[in-house]
Amino acid sequence: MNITSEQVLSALSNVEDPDLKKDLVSLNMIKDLVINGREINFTLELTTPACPMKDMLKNACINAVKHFVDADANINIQVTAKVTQSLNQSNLAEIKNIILVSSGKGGVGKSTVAGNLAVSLASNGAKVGILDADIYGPSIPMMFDLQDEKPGAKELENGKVVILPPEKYGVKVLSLGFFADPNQPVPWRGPMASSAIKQLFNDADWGALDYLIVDLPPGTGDIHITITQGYPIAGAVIVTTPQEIALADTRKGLLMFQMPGMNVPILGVVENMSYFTPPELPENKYYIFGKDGGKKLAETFNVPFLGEIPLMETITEGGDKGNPVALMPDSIQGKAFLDIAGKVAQQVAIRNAGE
Ligand SMILES: Nc1ncnc2c1ncn2[C@@H]1O[C@H](COP(=O)(O)OP(=O)(O)OP(=O)(O)O)[C@@H](O)[C@H]1O
Repeated sequence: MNITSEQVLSALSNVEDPDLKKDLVSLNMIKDLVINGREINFTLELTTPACPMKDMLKNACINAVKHFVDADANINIQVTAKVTQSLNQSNLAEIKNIILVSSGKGGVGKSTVAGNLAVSLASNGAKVGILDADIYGPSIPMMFDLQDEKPGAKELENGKVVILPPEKYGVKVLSLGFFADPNQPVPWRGPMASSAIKQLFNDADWGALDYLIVDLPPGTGDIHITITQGYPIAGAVIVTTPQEIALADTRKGLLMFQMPGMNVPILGVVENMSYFTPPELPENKYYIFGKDGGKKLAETFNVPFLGEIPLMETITEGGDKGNPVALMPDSIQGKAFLDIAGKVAQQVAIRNAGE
């Protein structure tokens, strides 16, 4: 008996995406179904290339077809992704999702998380940009080994001149740091900083991006207002360290995003420097700053906890030398960032499906 498309699709309609709470057929994730005798080929189109459930969903499809259609079928599934889009406005129509990385306090590792998040998403195949909006200490150029970079510009056919973001590790990078002398402090006044940031958003040739990661300055200030009120934000990732003093400021940051005028969805909390782990004894974890502070905070605010990042010398070195640890996916530290990137992409997809 010939296997039909209807049979295969009916079998696959038993597989549910646990995040989106609908079956893969209704979600239109099954594409290009071709059947040759007992060979079944199709594409599974996910909502993000960083989907942490990629393998689980692929296996569930195979099991469903074998169970409901033919136990001996030869099933080939190609997994691709089409990143879904949060609400958008026309001048940034090519940017699907703007993700803010924020912290209540300085020095907790916000830029480290932003940079590694960008690299992790890009290494999964997503189109990614990073905009360093930290007026107090733009550290993204150093993290990407682009300190000496001076972005070029080009004139479009309509006469508009656009900034060309340099690309490194698959990520398009722009920073206020590119436009200031690194040896001179820049006393940005509120309006000046806001207009500089708007230029980096509006007058840059970002091209088509799945995710634009924005590294915000610490705290709550003008830049936060400029960005959250001027652009459609998919959500914010909140970075904290486990100490009570950092958590107290993180609470304020969270509350700011939840204020009615802002109303930025919280994608979740990342706890950085959660524990010290010596590279030679990676199974030993020393919770020197206290344990589970970030997790408890996420519970209190009823937002996702996205994961812990250990305190490791290699992370400091990676930042200083322009070699983000996310480039080493098999290391403990690289894996920590890749897992978090998967969870962030997952939260964005869930929110986009709910809009
Ligand atoms: N998990 C970690 N392990 C070791 N070092 C880390 C870790 N996270 C961050 N660092 C280091 O701590 C320093 C501060 O990190 P980072 O610049 O990311 O913080 P920040 O919150 O963005 O700071 P700022 O408020 O100045 O923008 C950097 O030298 C960075 O390499």
